[in-house]
Amino acid sequence: MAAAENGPTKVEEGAASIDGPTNPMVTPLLTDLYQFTMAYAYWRAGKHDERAVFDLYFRRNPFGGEFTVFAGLEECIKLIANFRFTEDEISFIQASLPASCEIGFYDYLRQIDCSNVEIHAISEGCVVFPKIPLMRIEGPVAVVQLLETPLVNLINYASLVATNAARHRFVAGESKLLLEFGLRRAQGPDGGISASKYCYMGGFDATSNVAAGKLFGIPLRGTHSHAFVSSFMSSDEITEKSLKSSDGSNVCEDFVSSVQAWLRKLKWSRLLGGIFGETNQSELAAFISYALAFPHNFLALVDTYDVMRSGIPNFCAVALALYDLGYKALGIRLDSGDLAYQSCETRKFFQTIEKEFRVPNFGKTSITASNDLNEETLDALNKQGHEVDAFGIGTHLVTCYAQPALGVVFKLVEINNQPRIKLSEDVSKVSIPCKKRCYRLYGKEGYPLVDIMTGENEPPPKVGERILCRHPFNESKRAYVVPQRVEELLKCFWPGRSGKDREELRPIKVIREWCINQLGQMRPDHMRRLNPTPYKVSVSAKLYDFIHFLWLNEAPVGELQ
Ligand SMILES: Nc1ncnc2c1ncn2[C@@H]1O[C@H](COP(=O)(O)OP(=O)(O)OP(=O)(O)O)[C@@H](O)[C@H]1O
Ligand SMILES: O=P(O)(O)OC[C@H]1O[C@H](OP(=O)(O)OP(=O)(O)O)[C@H](O)[C@@H]1O
Ligand SMILES: O=C(O)c1cccnc1
Ligand SMILES: [Mg+2]
Repeated sequence: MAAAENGPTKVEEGAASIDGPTNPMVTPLLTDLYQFTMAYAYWRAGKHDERAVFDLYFRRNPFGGEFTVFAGLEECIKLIANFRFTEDEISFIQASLPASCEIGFYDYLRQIDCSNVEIHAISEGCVVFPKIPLMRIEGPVAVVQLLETPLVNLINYASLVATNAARHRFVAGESKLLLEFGLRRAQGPDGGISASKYCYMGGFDATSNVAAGKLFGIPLRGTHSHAFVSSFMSSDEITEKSLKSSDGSNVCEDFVSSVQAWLRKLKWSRLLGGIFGETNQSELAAFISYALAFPHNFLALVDTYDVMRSGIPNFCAVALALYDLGYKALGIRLDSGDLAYQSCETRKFFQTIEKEFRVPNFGKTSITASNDLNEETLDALNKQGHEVDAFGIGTHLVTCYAQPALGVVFKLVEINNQPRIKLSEDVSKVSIPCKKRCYRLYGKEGYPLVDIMTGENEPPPKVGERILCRHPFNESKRAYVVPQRVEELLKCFWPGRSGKDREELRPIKVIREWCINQLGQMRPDHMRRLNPTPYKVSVSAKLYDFIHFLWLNEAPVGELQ
């Protein structure tokens, strides 16, 4: 069956009912040319079916932090499950490779799929660390080679932006509502859709992106823009002025007058008198119109003209008129200026109204803030003290302004059961050979202590049994650990022909809850923003010895003359 030519498709065999990737551009052609030239050269050499094992991992946590959220796995499995070339795609590859390439290669491409590929991966939404394979991909070398670029692509941004979201959540605190507002600033439509999906996974509460709401069931939220406010000239524009009470028992025939009456009361009130004089009447008209359209969900963007002298009093007048009819206004949004100061002043204004006019809970009316927010500004607001309940965050969040890529890599670790290593002058770039198993070891206090990689056939670490955990490259760094809990990290998400059970892909809401829960269980010093403690990533003593044996074997001995 053709892969995702017209949006998501289903495979016929092996993976019944796995849809194609969300983005129909994710096809087997979404790869680098060199994957095809290598596939051809493997085929030409008769090597294409040699069994290869690749690890997909990253080398450094992003944003100067010491943790990463793994995301993008479901889209990878959707690609794998539907990985077949169409005739049209094969013709294009044929036209793109040199004419000297033998025709038999295209017959080979015609029949490949991922039924002989096996994928083990860490569960999506897991907190992960450098060097540990996020995915282990095993299969015919030519096929797995073709998968390198799309798999790295699907994991890179997804994990980066999910981590960015988790970091914003960490600074904002659990109690704040976090809204992703980034679609207009995202790197194209796919960037926008992916950002909404993975920011939700990383701990945001909702998105303004309607398509993402439909595709993934993410809660949708939004306010209104300055254009709506400035499009009104005066309340004369409001012709339909009546509003039914919330319980339908009576009708206010002139809601505009009711709002104006409240505005006068506010102006002459003992406690609020002097804060404002004449408010902007076109802004008031906009707020009244919005309230008439959404009496149950009234909120107002209050910074178009002047927050304290116009926006806030106008909002309050409308909210109080709504209150008389049994409605509760949702709140305001601030989108410029000093958000700490303005939110505090606004809160005082709301609380004064609650007291002076005996409106229960008016003091708690929600304050949303937006405008170029990022981790630093959230942190600064916390330090100054603020009264913001919800943050709308766009540009910095979705573009990952602070770090544009995660640096995920895909390295061959074994072929035909022979472990392979990639050496580098830079020790951090030396790959860890062998088909491996990975475990997370938990300590007495319930925190994860260390991740450890072992050879595939080594016995697993056991609860209560001491195990030596070694830094993979630094001889002097090692520690004994007596785990209180052992969790195997790599699970089978695509069994190929192995006959193993396939892990179910979990719904995004479940992944999100699990992710938030795990982030909350990390030892706080790994999570802090300033100088966080690195989480330990280690190898077993046996794997350590083997890495260094292979290293010495492969590295030529220099000769001094
Ligand atoms: N109390 C605060 N402490 C630190 N940073 C803040 C505080 N309040 C707002 N900011 C940030 O300061 C920056 C203000 O940006 P800028 O000067 O461009 O906006 P503005 O002039 O207030 O509004 P605009 O130009 O959009 O009308 C934003 O990034 C905002 O998030
Ligand atoms: O600031 P971000 O984190 O990207 O959040 C989204 C922004 O998008 C909207 O306005 P837009 O930036 O389009 O116009 P404005 O800055 O002139 O209000 C909104 O008012 C936010 O300011
Ligand atoms: O709903 C909002 O307030 C919103 C949506 C997108 C961008 N800025 C604001
Ligand atoms: Mg802006």
